[in-house]
Amino acid sequence: MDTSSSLHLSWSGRPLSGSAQLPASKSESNRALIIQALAGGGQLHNLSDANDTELMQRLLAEPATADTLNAEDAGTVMRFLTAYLAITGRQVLLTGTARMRQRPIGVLVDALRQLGARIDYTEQAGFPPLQLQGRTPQPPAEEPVELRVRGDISSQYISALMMIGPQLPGGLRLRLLGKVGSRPYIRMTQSLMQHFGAQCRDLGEVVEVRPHAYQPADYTIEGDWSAASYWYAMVALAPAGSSIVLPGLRQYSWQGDQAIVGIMAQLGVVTEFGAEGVTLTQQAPALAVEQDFTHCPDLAQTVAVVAAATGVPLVLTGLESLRIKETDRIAALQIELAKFGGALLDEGDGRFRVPSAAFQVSGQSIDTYHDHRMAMAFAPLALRGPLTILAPAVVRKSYPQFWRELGTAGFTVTEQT
Ligand SMILES: O=C(O)C1=C[C@@H](OP(=O)(O)O)[C@@H](O)[C@H](O)C1
Ligand SMILES: C=C(OP(=O)(O)O)C(=O)O
Repeated sequence: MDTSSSLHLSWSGRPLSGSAQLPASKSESNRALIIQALAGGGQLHNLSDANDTELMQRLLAEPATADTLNAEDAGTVMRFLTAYLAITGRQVLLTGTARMRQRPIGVLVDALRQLGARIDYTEQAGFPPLQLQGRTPQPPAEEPVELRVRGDISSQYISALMMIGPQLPGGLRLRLLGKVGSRPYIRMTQSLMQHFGAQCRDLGEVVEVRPHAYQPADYTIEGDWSAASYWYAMVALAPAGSSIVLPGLRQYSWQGDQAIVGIMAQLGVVTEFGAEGVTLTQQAPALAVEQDFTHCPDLAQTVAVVAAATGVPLVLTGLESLRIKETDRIAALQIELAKFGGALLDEGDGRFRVPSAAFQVSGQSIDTYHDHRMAMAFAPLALRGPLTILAPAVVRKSYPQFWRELGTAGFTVTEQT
């Protein structure tokens, strides 16, 4: 699909039913690929077909002589590869899209420099591109190096450092400073590292990694809970009597975005776990909802759109990291919600509010801002009226089959060039 095209979406008015295929988790996939490369083997099953994951695979397979690697718009690829390339002593320029060159990476580079890596900024200090100078970190062997790392910008720096910890002669101790966001992603890193034989403890303010080598292991990636959130939104917005089955999700997940189960229970969706995955059905929503997104930032757009469309007043906190993701997601939400009569109001002190307001879906065009989650969070509104999504190919970052799955579920999906 051409990035310049648009998609017209509409719905017949009957209840939603059947099942939908999810991609595999890109967060699990991209960690497993880095760890597999460091472990020197093991089989990974059900890897994501997301561009972020295919990109990670391609870049890891590049010959050591490659002089430039392009992480495109993939945060995990940029951050995890920076640490991986530093520990493996590669001399290479690591770059990304224009937006990636605005997403900060100074916290990670400072930490790697303290370990002895030589990394230079080629444009703006603190941001990609990075020139890695091929000097392997060589901290003293006797004891773990202790690094102080801010946790309030991105947890991806912490995950990146954790994953190279077993390769350091004395291991690594990370002292996390400030408010630590996206904590479940740190725990996911720990769980995957342990699965591959590493010794790693998350003690809250401190994360310890022992210098104990990874062992090759097999791992089957779970379905992606962030991607599941869009199907939750569809069930919340669909006509009465709707349901959907999502195979490939586990009841005991390593993904923090499983928080969507509890959040959507308040916005009218019941989750039932079975052997094959989950079944989503409808129930009456709560009168008002308050939700902290500090640890599940990728769910904020989905939930804001559902609240606006269903008229359930929503208070959102913990949105700090949204401004430095694929786009400024707060600004993008404000502009797009306004097209329907909705709003995301900044109340100060980190509180935002989606008020209950008249909300009408009647042929609006949604700008997607190079952000897959803008496209997927607004698409479910097509259940309430016709809608056009601009530059729909953005979904390839995490859920390339999203539009095909909407078609299978019964949406009329018409490409316009
Ligand atoms: O580690 C990961 O796989 C991710 C961590 C989160 O980022 P932050 O830690 O920057 O919030 C999340 O938003 C991103 O989609 C994936
Ligand atoms: C923020 C995201 O990804 P990343 O930071 O890995 O680019 C996302 O997928 O919503």
